[in-house]
Amino acid sequence: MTVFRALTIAGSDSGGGAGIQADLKTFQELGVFGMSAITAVTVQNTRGVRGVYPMTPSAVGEQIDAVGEDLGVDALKTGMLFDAAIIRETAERIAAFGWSRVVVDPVMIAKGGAELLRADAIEAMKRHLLPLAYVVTPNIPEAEALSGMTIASMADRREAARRIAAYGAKIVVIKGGHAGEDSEAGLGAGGARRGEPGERAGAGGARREEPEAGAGAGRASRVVDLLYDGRDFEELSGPRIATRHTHGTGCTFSAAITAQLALGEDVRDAVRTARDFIQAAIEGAPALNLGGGHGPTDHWAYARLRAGSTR
Ligand SMILES: Nc1ncnc2c1ncn2[C@@H]1O[C@H](COP(=O)(O)OP(=O)(O)O)[C@@H](O)[C@H]1O
Ligand SMILES: Cc1ncc(COP(=O)(O)O)c(N)n1
Repeated sequence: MTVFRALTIAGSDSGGGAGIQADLKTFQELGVFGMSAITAVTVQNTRGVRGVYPMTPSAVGEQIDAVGEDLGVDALKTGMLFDAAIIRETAERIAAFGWSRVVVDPVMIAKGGAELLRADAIEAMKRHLLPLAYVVTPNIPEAEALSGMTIASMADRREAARRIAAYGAKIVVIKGGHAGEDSEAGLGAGGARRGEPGERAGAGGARREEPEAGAGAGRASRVVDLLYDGRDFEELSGPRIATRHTHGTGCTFSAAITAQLALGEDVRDAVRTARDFIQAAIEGAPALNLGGGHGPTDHWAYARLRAGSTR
């Protein structure tokens, strides 16, 4: 039996919806053996982050070594790295092991506003980590920070993707969860649209936003992730789910890409599968309804959908 192995280098979320916990759940659901190097312990629930206890850089490096020297790594992702020293340590290890299926989720600010990456560490991320990234998956605020520009349209997003690719990341995916309905004016202007698994995933009964009336109709109801491979752009979209339960969506999405890369899937297919996975997980989130704040997504939903079962 061949077992494919994925490593996450990220922070712990005691609430279980984001960070290491979301990553390991996603790896497990996609049939990959999950391993972790913890960069920080956060005291966190659906209401927010109450505390951050970073590990020392060498403790992070030693965890990576322990896994790499013994179990082996088919693909890895990074999440919350907290500071420049942890970024440098992580980048050194990735380079030393020669790992190439590397997904960088440049986690910066939690949805509740807590700082998960020190502002002065962004330069280190650009300099040390992005050159090692096969895939980098910023949300719009993270893409703005990495590219040094404001993103108000899909044309801006394409320019930001070009700038981020210039740091050495091979595939840039700028996620659209944060895209304002009035911004992103050029949305839909470029790239092919792909399959819409969310339509199939709709059985879970999550309410979707109604499209705005008029010329913008349809835009407000969709979420679009933009993929750039250094040459071409591709838009991957699905129905935008109207729910506040989106805690850990970025972690889950990048973990799903990592799992698929560990399984040997082509990178574009890996990103498409990850969109299917996160779409199902968000559609299932309202029914989970955990906690009093921004609840976690449903990591079981994708497998349930594939098995053809409702809850
Ligand atoms: N309301 C939503 N409905 C459907 N998909 C969403 C929604 N919000 C986010 N997503 C998807 O979840 C993933 C994470 O997106 P985003 O929220 O932008 O990142 P982050 O969690 O890092 O802030 C992307 O694939 C995005 O398309
Ligand atoms: C430990 C940890 N890592 C990452 C996130 C970001 O979560 P999201 O995916 O919702 O942006 C988080 N809230 N906590």
